[in-house]
Formats: sequence, C-alpha cells, structure tokens
Amino acid sequence: MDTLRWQAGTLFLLDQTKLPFEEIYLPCHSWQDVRQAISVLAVRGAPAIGVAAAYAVVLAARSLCQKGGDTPFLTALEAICQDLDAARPTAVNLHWALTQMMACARQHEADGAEAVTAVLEEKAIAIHEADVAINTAMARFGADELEKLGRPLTLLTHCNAGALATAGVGTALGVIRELHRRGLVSMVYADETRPLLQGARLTAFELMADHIPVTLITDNMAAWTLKTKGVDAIIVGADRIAANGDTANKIGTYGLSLMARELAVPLYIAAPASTFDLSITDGSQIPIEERNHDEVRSFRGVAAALPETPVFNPAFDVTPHENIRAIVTEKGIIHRPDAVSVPAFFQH
Ligand SMILES: CSC[C@H]1O[C@H](OP(=O)(O)O)[C@H](O)[C@@H]1O
Repeated sequence: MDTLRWQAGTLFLLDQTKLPFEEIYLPCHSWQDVRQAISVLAVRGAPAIGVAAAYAVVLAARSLCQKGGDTPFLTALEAICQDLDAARPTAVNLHWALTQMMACARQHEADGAEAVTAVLEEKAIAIHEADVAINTAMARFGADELEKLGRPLTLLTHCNAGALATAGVGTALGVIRELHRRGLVSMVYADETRPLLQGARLTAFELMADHIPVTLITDNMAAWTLKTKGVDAIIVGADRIAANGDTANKIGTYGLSLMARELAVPLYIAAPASTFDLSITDGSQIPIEERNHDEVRSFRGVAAALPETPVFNPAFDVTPHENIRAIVTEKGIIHRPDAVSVPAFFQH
C-alpha cells in the first residue's frame, strides 16, 4: 500500500484514520489540506509526516505563484513552513523536511518563483524516494543485528513504525519484515497502543497483510507478555532522538523500557538519520505533543468516561538512552547510545 502518492500536482494520502476497515485516499490540493491531515493523523509517523510536509511546501509555492501579492515569495513561503511546523511538535522529521525545502528554495531564489516551485517539486520527490531507500537499508542493518540473537525471534513492538509511518517498508516493521524474509520471526506481539490504537489498527493490519505472525495485546498486557512469552527483543520507532540517544516515541515506550530493563529484554530503536536532533543535548528538551482530551475519554468514538472527566493526553514520552540497547539507522547501528557514541556516529 502507498502511504502517500504525488500524482499530477495533487498529494493523495491513505487516510489512516479510516484503516483498517476502509482504504480511502484523501486528495490534498492545498498545503492547508496537508496540514489538516497531519493534525488529525490521516497521515502520521515521523518520516511520513516529513514527506507529506515536503509536498505541502510544493502546493504552497504553486499557490503563491498563482495568487501573487505584495509579500515577497520566500517570505510568504517561510511563514507557511512555520505554520506547517507547528502541526505536530515532537516528530523532528517534519522540521527536517521543511528546513530542507526552504534551503532549496533559497538556493534558487534568483531564478524566480516559478522556477523555485519547479525545483521544490523535484526536491520533494527526492525526499520521498530517499525514504524508500533509507527504510530498505535500515531493515538490512537491523536484521543483521537482531539475527545475532540467534533462533527465530519472538518480538514485541509498540504503536506503528511500519510502511504506514514512512514511504517505504517501515522502520521497526521494516526490520521485522526483513527478519521474516530470512525466516527469523517466530511471533510479533503488537501493543494496541491507546488512545489512537495505531498498533491494533495499523501494525496488526500490516503484519497480517504480509503473513507475518502477529498477536495483538492491550498495552497493560506488555509486562506479562515480556515475562511469560519469551520475548527476545523489543523494537520500536522514534519521533525525535537527542544527541545523547534519549528517544521520544509513542506514549508507553518509556514504560516498556522500564519493563525491558527489569526483565533483561533488549530494546532497539529503528530510526533514520532525519529523526536525530543533535541540536538538543538530552531528552528533556524534546517538545511533547499533548492531544485532545476526548481521545482518552472515548474508544473509537464511543464515550468511555464522563465528558467532564479531567484528562492528561501526552502523545509521546522519552526513553532514556540507558534503557536502549542500540539504535538502528540507515547508516548502521549505534550500540549503547550516549552523549559520546551518538555524535561520533554522525561525524564519520
Ligand atoms: C517510523 S516513526 C513512527 C512513530 O510515529 C508514531 O507516532 P504517531 O502515530 O503519533 O505519528 C509513533 O511514535 C511511532 O513510533
């Protein structure tokens, strides 16, 4: 399935709020359409959000060319990028993609708005295609690393870090797909991942579609599953990784990391280089998105609590680097990530 398609100047997004029951592509004709889709998680997952935002910049540039106006083209485009950047604050890939697009626009400013728009479309397509290749490389490095654990593996994952979170085979699920291809997956336990159920709705859907053995569990079953089902490793995605390896990922990952330490189950993160934010020294500086309280007060739109019930709804948490066995990237593996190994990994 294509998470997103760029066809004749329109971005089509597989509407992930409708999965797994309906496969509907959402046409985005404007950057505002893309921003709305990102906000409501019609497109979600750090890399996929970045690719979608890159195309949103193309749609914005086209609109500015058509409308004209007194505001200088790049000034207006920068303002739109800032608006897009605010759509979801935790996944750094969004900011990374917008930064890439604006740098490209500035580089070609002298050629005029029409020419800049054309080169921005090429840049967005390049970012899209690069993500496919990045996923494939990450899958190989990750499978090579987990293969060292021997025997067909029992794995646990959280949320969705699959094809639906990227433009390729996925980050964590890309590794799982490659392990399965090598005959090295015995079972994957997938956390349902409340409140938006990315695990139940998306990860289980993806793995079943690829005939990879999967067992769905509720989030509060994870500890007992780790303890009684012989889980060999946990592998999840990421939304932002600080310079010391502290990692923001879907809410519930931090708790999983504490269970993993207690039960001596290695925790692996799979994330592309664009998920690293080396401008921040540790996880305390990662902005954590808080979402609408009704997401917690309901279950797939059915009320599960009184409407006035107070709620705390952080969409992510931060796992300290000490709890992470290794980070799998498209450039290789960062073992025992910390303030020394992470920057050093990117210096060569
Ligand atoms: C491959 S990054 C996927 C990452 O994004 C998810 O968050 P959301 O569904 O809110 O976009 C989750 O944190 C995944 O690990």
